[in-house]
Amino acid sequence: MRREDTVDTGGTPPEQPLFELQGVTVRFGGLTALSDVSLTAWHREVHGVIGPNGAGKTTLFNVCCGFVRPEAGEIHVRGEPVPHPRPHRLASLGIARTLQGLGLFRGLTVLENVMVGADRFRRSGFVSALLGLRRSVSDERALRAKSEAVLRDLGIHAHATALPDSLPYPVRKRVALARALVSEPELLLLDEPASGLGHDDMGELGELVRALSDRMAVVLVDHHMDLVMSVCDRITVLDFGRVIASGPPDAIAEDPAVVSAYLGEEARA
Ligand SMILES: Nc1ncnc2c1ncn2[C@@H]1O[C@H](COP(=O)(O)OP(=O)(O)OP(=O)(O)O)[C@@H](O)[C@H]1O
Repeated sequence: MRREDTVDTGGTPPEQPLFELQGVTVRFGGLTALSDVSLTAWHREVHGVIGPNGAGKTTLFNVCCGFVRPEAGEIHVRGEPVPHPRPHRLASLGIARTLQGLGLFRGLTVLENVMVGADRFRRSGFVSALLGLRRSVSDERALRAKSEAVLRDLGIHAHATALPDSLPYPVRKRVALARALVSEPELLLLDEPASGLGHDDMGELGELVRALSDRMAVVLVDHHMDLVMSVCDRITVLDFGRVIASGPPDAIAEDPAVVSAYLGEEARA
């Protein structure tokens, strides 16, 4: 949904972005990977981040997830400053992410992998789980039911008892997405969601992301222009660590700085 026709914001006032990076700068030694980069993610919006190789996309994603700590800049979630988001605290901020590497546990079934993502709903502690106390058992049942529902939503419930390595890559990608969605995030961060997918799977992914944006904000970093252009409401374009354009897909496609950055990339290639 585009900003101008936002009506139902699900509780977050429309004046306030769900997630905001302001003036973020990241340096690796002498190399400036991000320079004064800002980005906002609004409820029910798909925001794409694109840019030529080495532009800083992964670094930006890693700042959002708390894997990389910026040297300067601010991060706000629902208007509140979050000076140092930590990867393991994302769920409690209402943020979930999928990574390029998927990060599935090979020794756990699909369902168990997804249940790991639902852990924030667990009310009982480690000791009661160890002793098999009643609260822990009911927690387990609820997490299982929630995880099964997400697998059903994503059309992969038939694989619930399979080990990830036995499944085709596109299904494994869905498992990773299910694990992120089961925490019921308000903001979903997707790193290269289309990588390794064929044309049909990519089309389905696009439809899925659009559908998800009915109930959350999505920030996606991806190389695939077709996907980004067709799915995103707004796009931020990075080049050499700087934002060179930000706006709706139509404007981005015609932006001279963007065209020249990508032409430059072809020339470099
Ligand atoms: N941990 C690191 N240490 C040193 N330099 C790094 C590190 N991570 C990234 N860089 C450098 O920062 C710049 C931005 O890298 P980044 O991976 O964020 O770009 P990208 O847009 O994701 O590139 P690609 O599309 O090729 O994945 C690059 O010059 C890269 O070499």
